[in-house]
Order: sequence, then C-alpha cells, then structure tokens
Amino acid sequence: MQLQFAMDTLTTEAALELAAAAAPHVDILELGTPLIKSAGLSAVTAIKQAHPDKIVFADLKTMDAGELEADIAFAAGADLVTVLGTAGDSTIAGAVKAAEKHGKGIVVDLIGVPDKAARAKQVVALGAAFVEMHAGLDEQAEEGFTFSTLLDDGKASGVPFSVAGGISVATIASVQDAGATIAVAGSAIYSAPDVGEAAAALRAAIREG
Ligand SMILES: O=C(CO)[C@H](O)[C@H](O)COP(=O)(O)O
Repeated sequence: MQLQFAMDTLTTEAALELAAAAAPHVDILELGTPLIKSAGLSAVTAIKQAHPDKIVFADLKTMDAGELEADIAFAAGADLVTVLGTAGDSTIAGAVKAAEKHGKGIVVDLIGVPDKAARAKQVVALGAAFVEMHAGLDEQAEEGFTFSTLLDDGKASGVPFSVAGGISVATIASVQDAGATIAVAGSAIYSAPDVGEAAAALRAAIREG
C-alpha cells in the first residue's frame, strides 16, 4: 500500500517545507484544495520541480469544466487530479480525456456521495484511475462519524481505491486490511511536532509486500 501526504496548508513556501520533511517516507505528495485555491497552480509546479521523483496529486475537487480544469493542472505538473463523484458523468469523462492527452490519471473523490460503492464502479467504467473513499474534515467533526464505513465501501466497490478521513498510526493498518491501494494522511502528519517523524511512523505501520 502506498502512502499519500495531503498538504492542507496555504502557501507554496509552507508546502515546500512540509514536502521536504515528509518526502523520504511517502509516495505521493498531495496539494490540498485550500492550498491550490490560495496559492494557485504554480504551487503544483513548485512541488513537482522540487520532487520530480514523487507522484504529485492536485486535489482540485472539480465539479464542472472537467477537461479544462484537469488540463491546466496536468500542464502545471500534476500526475493525478481529482474530480468529484457528485459531478456529472460528462465532467468526469472530460477530465479523463485530459488525463489521456497528458498520459496521467484522474482520481474521483467520493466525498458526499451517498452510495460510494455504486458510484465507484460507474466512474472507473468512465476511465478514472481509482476512487478515493473520503470523509472530509467537516464530516469527520460531525457527531456519529465512523471511519469504518469508508473501509466497508471500499471493500464493496470492487475497484481500486484510496482512503482519506483522519487516518492515523492507530488506523492505517485497518485501511491496508480493507484492501486500499493508497492511504491518505493529512493532519496526522502536518499537525505533528515533527513532520518527518510522523510520516516515518505511518510508513512503518504499513506492512511490506
Ligand atoms: O481532502 C481533504 C479534505 O477535504 C484532506 O486532505 C483529506 O481528508 C486528508 O486529510 P486528513 O487526514 O486530515 O483527513
């Protein structure tokens, strides 16, 4: 299972600092939606230039203009770009068209989708590389939130999936056990006193092979 670090910060400088500390321990560097909204796609270019050996993930959460938004993110240096599962099929198909043009991939973020397993099958049939079983920061803060539902949805989907939603050292093994190909961790790394150590601890909790 691969490890993805979601950098939910607001400036390119802060992201470069986080990435430098975590990069030795992670496979994928994600520019979070607030970072891209705040700093623009030049942040994607800066991270790719600093870490050409890493997969760079632009969390655009596109809802419309799929082909155009994905195209500009790939041109800026992204390897993977997100489109929302709640978007229409034509938006997802448009983003997939841009990914094919650049030889890159689209990830469909299933945040807010009621039946994640069913939508996952549909969007992979449309050409998405994989789906993200995701509970956002607001949903995580809601009363009664249960992380395990994401794992059940992933297992039921039958397609390649990542999981995001407050993953920690205590829960990452369960994500691997559920069959996820990628675990996404944000606050468990960027909020830690030592970012490199936190990333290394998550990596150490993933079984090899
Ligand atoms: O996409 C996001 C919020 O919409 C986050 O980046 C994702 O949820 C991972 O962060 P955390 O581990 O803090 O939940």
